[in-house]
Amino acid sequence: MATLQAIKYNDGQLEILDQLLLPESCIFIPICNVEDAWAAIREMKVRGAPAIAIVGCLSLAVELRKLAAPETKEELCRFVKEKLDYLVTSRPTAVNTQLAAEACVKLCARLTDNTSVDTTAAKEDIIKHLEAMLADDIADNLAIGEHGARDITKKNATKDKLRILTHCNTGSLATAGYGTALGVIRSLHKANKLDQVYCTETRPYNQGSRLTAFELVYEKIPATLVCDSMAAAAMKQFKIDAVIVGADRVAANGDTANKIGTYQLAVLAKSHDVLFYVAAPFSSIDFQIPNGQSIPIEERPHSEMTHTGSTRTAAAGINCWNPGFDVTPAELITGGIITEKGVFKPDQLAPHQSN
Ligand SMILES: CSC[C@H]1O[C@H](OP(=O)(O)O)[C@H](O)[C@@H]1O
Repeated sequence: MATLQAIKYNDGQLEILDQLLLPESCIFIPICNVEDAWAAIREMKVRGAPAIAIVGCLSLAVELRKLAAPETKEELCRFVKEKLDYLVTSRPTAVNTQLAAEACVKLCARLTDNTSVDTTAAKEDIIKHLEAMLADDIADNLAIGEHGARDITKKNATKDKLRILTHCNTGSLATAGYGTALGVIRSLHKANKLDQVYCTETRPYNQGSRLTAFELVYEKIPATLVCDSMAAAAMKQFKIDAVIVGADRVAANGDTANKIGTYQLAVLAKSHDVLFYVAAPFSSIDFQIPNGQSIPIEERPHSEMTHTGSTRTAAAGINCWNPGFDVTPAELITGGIITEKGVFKPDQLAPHQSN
């Protein structure tokens, strides 16, 4: 069965599935430029670290396709860098957009230095580079799924089928297709090694109840929705074999920023002797920061906590704290960090980074 598609890109036309309307309505909206992308990402019409980077880069490709080639490559590269710097501000915790922007700026520098490439050819090369994000993510996700399923199966060799708990949404609605943590779950299901997925609601945006549950029901993967507050009881009651979550930014030492509530799941997993995995493309690892203390944590609007849609559900006037993410220390990531390059201990990432 085909997985759901959050991003549609055909010949310079970009559309995204408006995730604020799920699960009731499946409505695609056009993204015509970088400003549209910034707003859609900020409002979380599209979310998920890889999907954010892909939509941001594709929105720039859409603009460049319509842009008359500037007089010089310097002007072109200034335009590209300004747009990428703006995109990075839409959601500061996820590193994928920042790293994609840095790679594109490096390409611009190479093209500028290459005297045999004129401005028009340089613009075409940059568009191709930005559009490649989609295919790269799809390939990475499939490898993450396979590596993760193999490792979890090996570490639970006595079990016929496995019970997995996951948090937030890390599937087709957070990536270009197969998913990261949910991709591992898809691979376990395909290998007939999955007994049940327990997905947490993931307050306050409810990525779990609105998005992950939607994907799992759509693909008929056996799943049970639990409230965030039920996680400890679920680990005890259902004898969960592993917790698998995604990542928005992994620091060089393996500390991982992910959706708020991840840290407490890692603490609970430790106390219940349950393996805890992070699944993410290697591009989510930020070797420029030494540990999790340096990861910027995005604060989200209080209305996401006090309202459900337009209906107020919390007392007017109450103060709120609404961090979008928390940081799980590397020592609690006991299963390992699952990437397209393999599964690594959190403190074993550096030797595998690309040159
Ligand atoms: C495929 S990783 C997705 C990652 O992004 C989510 O955050 P948000 O829904 O706010 O974009 C969550 O942290 C997931 O693990």
